[in-house]
Amino acid sequence: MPFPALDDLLRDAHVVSLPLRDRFRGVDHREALLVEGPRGWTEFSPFLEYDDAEASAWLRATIDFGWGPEPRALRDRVAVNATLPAVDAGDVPRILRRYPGCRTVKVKVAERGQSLADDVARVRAAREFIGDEGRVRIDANTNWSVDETLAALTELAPFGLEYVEQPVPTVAELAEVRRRIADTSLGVRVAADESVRKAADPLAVARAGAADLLVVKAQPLGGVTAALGIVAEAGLPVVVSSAIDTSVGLAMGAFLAASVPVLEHDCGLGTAAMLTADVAREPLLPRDGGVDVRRIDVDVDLLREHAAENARRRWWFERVRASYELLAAGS
Ligand SMILES: O=C(O)CCC(=O)C1=CC=C[C@@H](O)[C@@H]1C(=O)O
Ligand SMILES: [Mg+2]
Repeated sequence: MPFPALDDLLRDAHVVSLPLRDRFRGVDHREALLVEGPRGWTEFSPFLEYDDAEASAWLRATIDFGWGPEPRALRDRVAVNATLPAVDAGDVPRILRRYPGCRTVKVKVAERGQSLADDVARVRAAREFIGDEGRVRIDANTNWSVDETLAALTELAPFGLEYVEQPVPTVAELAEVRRRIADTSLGVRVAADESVRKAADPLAVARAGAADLLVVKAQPLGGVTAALGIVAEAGLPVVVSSAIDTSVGLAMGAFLAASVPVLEHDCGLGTAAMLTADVAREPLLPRDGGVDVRRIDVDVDLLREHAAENARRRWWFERVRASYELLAAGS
């Protein structure tokens, strides 16, 4: 992959701060650095709390999408799921109406400070909205123990779950959850997310037989090319998702979804609907249940309108330098 000079990355880079419509994963706005490479606009937006080593994988993705080879797309449109934050059940229809035509809903559960009753009410409201033919998946973001997972699934499985995403923190606990589910009639599959994207070895969870599916995300896994390598080696069904990116990062995810040989699960690429603003006059919003596979025509006026404060711009530039040095050192 061509490796641009650091100056090429930073010379015309923009940093934006985009408010979210509803608080999600503990944040109410999303910062991202955007830069135009020879292949088009690309994004660098590791979550703020990630260290430089983790962020360097995201920078590899940034460079791959802006400077690297165009992956061979097998499809020009991909189906996406609706993404439901940990909101009150009464708010569910308002939020799901932002995802016209989507037949799958991913429901955030196990939010700190909430109860299983809150999750049951939210999943019930999602199922009522999406209908019996729809698919409902839940994501606990590692917040349950093995016992809490089995207790929660006992209450939630009757609504019909496509899978439970990362209920517990470790690979060993995921394997134990799968074993315990197999001893019951719950019939819920287990998807690994954090055990893939935050692991030193993204394939360890697959090798351990600790998941039925893998969630793969372009930026955290080092880009489309690297993620396709993980998909090829995993030997498991995959779900392509994202990281609350701007439309540019979502487009990176759409190119990944377009290149995955077998795509049987709707993609977590509809989250432009969670943003109150974006960086393109034609953002990658979900329409008719999906998004197009296309490069994003970034509008420089929008970049200026939503520019982050100078102190934040400096913080992101420093983060790029630190991540770049780790990549250049071959780490
Ligand atoms: O998969 C989706 O529906 C959208 C992306 C999404 O849910 C997430 C993005 C980034 C971090 C988390 O908050 C969450 C996830 O864990 O999958
Ligand atoms: Mg997840």
